[in-house]
Amino acid sequence: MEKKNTPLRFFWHYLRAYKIQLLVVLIVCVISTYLQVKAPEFMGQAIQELGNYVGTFFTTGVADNSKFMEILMWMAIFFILISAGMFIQTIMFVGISGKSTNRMRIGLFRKLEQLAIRFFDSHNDGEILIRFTSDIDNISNTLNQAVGQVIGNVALMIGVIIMMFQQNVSLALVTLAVAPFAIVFAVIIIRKAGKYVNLQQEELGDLNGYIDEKISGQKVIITYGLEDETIDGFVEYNEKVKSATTKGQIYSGMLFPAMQGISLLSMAIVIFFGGWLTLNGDIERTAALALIVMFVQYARQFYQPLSEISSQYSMLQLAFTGARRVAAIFDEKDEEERPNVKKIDRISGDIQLNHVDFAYNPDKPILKDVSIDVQEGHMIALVGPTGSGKTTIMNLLNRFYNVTGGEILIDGTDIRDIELASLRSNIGIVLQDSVLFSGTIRDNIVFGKLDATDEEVTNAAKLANIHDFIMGLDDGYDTIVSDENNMFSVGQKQLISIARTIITDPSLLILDEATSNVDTVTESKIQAAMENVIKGRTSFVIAHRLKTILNADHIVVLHHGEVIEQGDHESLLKDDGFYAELYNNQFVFE
Ligand SMILES: Nc1ncnc2c1ncn2[C@@H]1O[C@H](COP(=O)(O)OP(=O)(O)OP(=O)(O)O)[C@@H](O)[C@H]1O
Repeated sequence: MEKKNTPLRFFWHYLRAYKIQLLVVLIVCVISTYLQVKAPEFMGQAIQELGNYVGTFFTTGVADNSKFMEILMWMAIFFILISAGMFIQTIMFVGISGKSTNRMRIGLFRKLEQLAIRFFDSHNDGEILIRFTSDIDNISNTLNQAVGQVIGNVALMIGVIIMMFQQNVSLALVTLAVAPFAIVFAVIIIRKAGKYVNLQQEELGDLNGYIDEKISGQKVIITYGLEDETIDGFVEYNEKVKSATTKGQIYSGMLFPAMQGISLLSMAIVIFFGGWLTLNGDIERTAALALIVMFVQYARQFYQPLSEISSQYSMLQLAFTGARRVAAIFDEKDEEERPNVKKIDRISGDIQLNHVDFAYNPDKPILKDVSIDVQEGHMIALVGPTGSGKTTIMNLLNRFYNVTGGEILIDGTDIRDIELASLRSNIGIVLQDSVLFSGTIRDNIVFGKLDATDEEVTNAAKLANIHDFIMGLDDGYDTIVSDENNMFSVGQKQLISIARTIITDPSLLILDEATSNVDTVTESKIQAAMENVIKGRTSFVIAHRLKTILNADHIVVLHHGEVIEQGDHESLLKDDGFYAELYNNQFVFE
């Protein structure tokens, strides 16, 4: 994957597709700059011709103003052409910006789909979302407005410098005398502002994360009466955003007035020096006046772009920050594949975990020397207290994470040597919190097998014990599932996701605490659905309620990431160890 870590490389990656349009913009920009820097010369000439005309008229009573009128006409044509050039540049940049930010969004989303689960586990949703919204919006606004103007302004400044030195070297030097101060001042302020713009986007990401977390936990907040505390937390995050934004804006805001002041100062110096030249008789009076008018115009043309660039800088800074943040996601590691991985069609389901070690973070080992031997078609139950590593084993089987020591073999092959897509197509997962996606119920069931027939869909739903419920709905399988239409219970969602798993006909099943959080009727339905889906497949079941796994072929008891006991239910009870204690305690409470 190409590295796009610097904002400039990132921009070029997307803009290089529009080389021709950019070339047109550049040509238009050069022409329009030439016209702009030529205009003051006309103004000088107009003053001179007007002077000649008035002088002749007062001495002879008649004079020819056609030369003056001709210059005015040329000035009008120049101004029309300059406006047309600006219009063309704007239109071109709007097109380039729209297309490139569209590609950025698609690219970013595609990248997200390739990222390892570790990325999602270590970034909150709000932080990721803000890349799609605020960061890309900032890039888009800058491409739309600022880039064209900055290019035009830089070209204008270069053109003005050339023209000034052509016209009069001393006046050119006088006009530029304060430029170094202006530039040093601008650089200092821009650096300060940049620091706060970066901070502002980070704080905004945190704020988004906070809002996202609180919205999804709204029921808990209401239940515990934590509305005021939640608002206080929001105000705190919001305050941080406000503080960074205000500081950034104060620094950015200082630039424009400072540049305007410097521009006016430079004009005053030009007028003073021009006047001095006239008084000292070096230049004829009308010519001197024309020169002063011309250089006042140049001073304006030189310093105004500087203040415009400065005033656009906060926008540019936001875009650079946005580019850096979006590029950082592109630089994240994709899911890793070893070279020469094996594509597998269907696994039989023999699984061995050999001395598996694992740590999410290098300094905190989670699984220690875990060895489990699973025969094809067997049901394995993972039990143990919370945090003992049950879900982690599931994460490793599906290769959401890779083992840090030891190996996991499926049909004798290390799973890191199996192509990820083919490995996962053999694995079905039912999670405790079943996720339904927007679309119809049918869409949700065929999620893992898009070409499934209606018959396959209904068969899967029947095996999952949810067919009758679906048929009882007005729109049956076409019932719309959406965020706004949150009409399904936890159990129903789970049954739909069991149907989704059944339809993919996986060789290996992972069921994570699938029977908690539901009433006893639904639980028995889920239990029956599970038995249907487990039948004939190798399956790992993680359950806190031990009665759901009594007939497991093999029970593995985990404690602090280590296997402390394993065997079937009867033998574990006989051993009278940790499992027996767990089992007896649970039945006291149920
Ligand atoms: N993404 C992660 N990053 C860092 N640590 C993690 C991550 N996921 C889990 N852990 C840690 O790994 C340990 C094992 O967690 P795991 O979820 O596997 O336990 P579990 O037995 O499934 O627990 P539970 O029954 O509560 O679901 C815990 O200490 C947990 O804090």
